[in-house]
Amino acid sequence: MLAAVPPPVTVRVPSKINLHLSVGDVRDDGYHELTTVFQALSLTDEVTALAGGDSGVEVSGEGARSVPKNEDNLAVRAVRALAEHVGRPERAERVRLVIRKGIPVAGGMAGGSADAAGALLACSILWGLDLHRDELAEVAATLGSDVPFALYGGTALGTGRGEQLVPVLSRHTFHWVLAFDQRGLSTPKVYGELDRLREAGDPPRVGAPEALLEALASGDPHRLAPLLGNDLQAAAISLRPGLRRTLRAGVTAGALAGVVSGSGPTCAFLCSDADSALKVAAELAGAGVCRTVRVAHGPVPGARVHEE
Ligand SMILES: C[C@@](CO)(OP(=O)(O)O)[C@H](O)COP(=O)(O)OP(=O)(O)OC[C@H]1O[C@@H](n2ccc(N)nc2=O)[C@H](O)[C@@H]1O
Ligand SMILES: Nc1ncnc2c1ncn2[C@@H]1O[C@H](COP(=O)(O)OP(=O)(O)O)[C@@H](O)[C@H]1O
Repeated sequence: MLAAVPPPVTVRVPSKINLHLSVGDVRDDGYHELTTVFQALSLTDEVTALAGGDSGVEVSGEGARSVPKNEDNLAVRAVRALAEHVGRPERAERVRLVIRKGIPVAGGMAGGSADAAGALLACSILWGLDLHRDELAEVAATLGSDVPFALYGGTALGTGRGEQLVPVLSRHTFHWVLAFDQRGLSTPKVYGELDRLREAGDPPRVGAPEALLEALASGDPHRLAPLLGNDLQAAAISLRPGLRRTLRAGVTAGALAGVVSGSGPTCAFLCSDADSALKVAAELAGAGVCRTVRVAHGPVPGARVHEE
């Protein structure tokens, strides 16, 4: 008798922004030591895992054309890594992934990492593995520094290369406007540019995150706004000088503050409330400084099953 094919599993996964990103020294393995505060946002991707047919990946939505459709796709690598982790590598050959992207590609919002986290959770359910999230996070960390956070979501302090996470108390919901740029930026290039800037001079550093953590606990966006900071921002601006104008335009439009998200080029603007975010988004969209504008809120949970 043939085994029944399990029904497809769809997982929704959040994007992230870095409210605080302090970049330390380069380690022996080539990664930089980080202290970062991640927040998961309501801008999401969806990953569906289907069994019983041909393997492969289909991608639609935001930036789909520049997402690899082969083994370079981080979600495809995640399927293989999980199959190997449970000692059943052949299982990866019978999974098809369908990815619907809302997160900009190479935008500093960890879209590829989100898809990898989504594929891990979806396959864990599809294969009836019932793995604890912490075990999935171990596999996630082998795929990329930002993948574990996409599994947990919320607000978290990340150390090491960003994969060691501790949840952070964040009261209330914060409202954000996101400005997508015309093209993405390569994460290794942005870290490389920061190394170059630091060799040539002494770009400002954001320091320790304690005050920001207190502001998050207070839930007051006015307290949080002046504390947003990102050591990679100078490097992203050096590679993409137009971001300076985008950051100014968001504040002129009424945002409390703006910051480049991670390695950029997406800029995240903190607003005082949901109405203000809509107004800022409308004005920013008309300012001609970016490709697309979105509103989002956070924190939201990490990867979770999406029932149709
Ligand atoms: C900058 C951040 C901030 O959250 O995210 P993005 O803005 O790209 O989404 C992360 O550090 C990116 O994490 P992720 O995109 O998972 O990076 P990985 O695949 O692990 O590494 C890609 C490359 O980035 C550089 N890298 C990454 C993390 C780190 N702590 N130090 C590094 O130097 C290395 O050159 C590495 O080869
Ligand atoms: N599922 C995926 N979605 C998006 N990009 C992916 C994916 N898999 C691999 N990539 C590659 O990863 C690179 C970084 O993409 P992404 O994770 O969206 O950005 P960032 O690292 O800036 O947050 C892309 O340029 C793309 O080539």
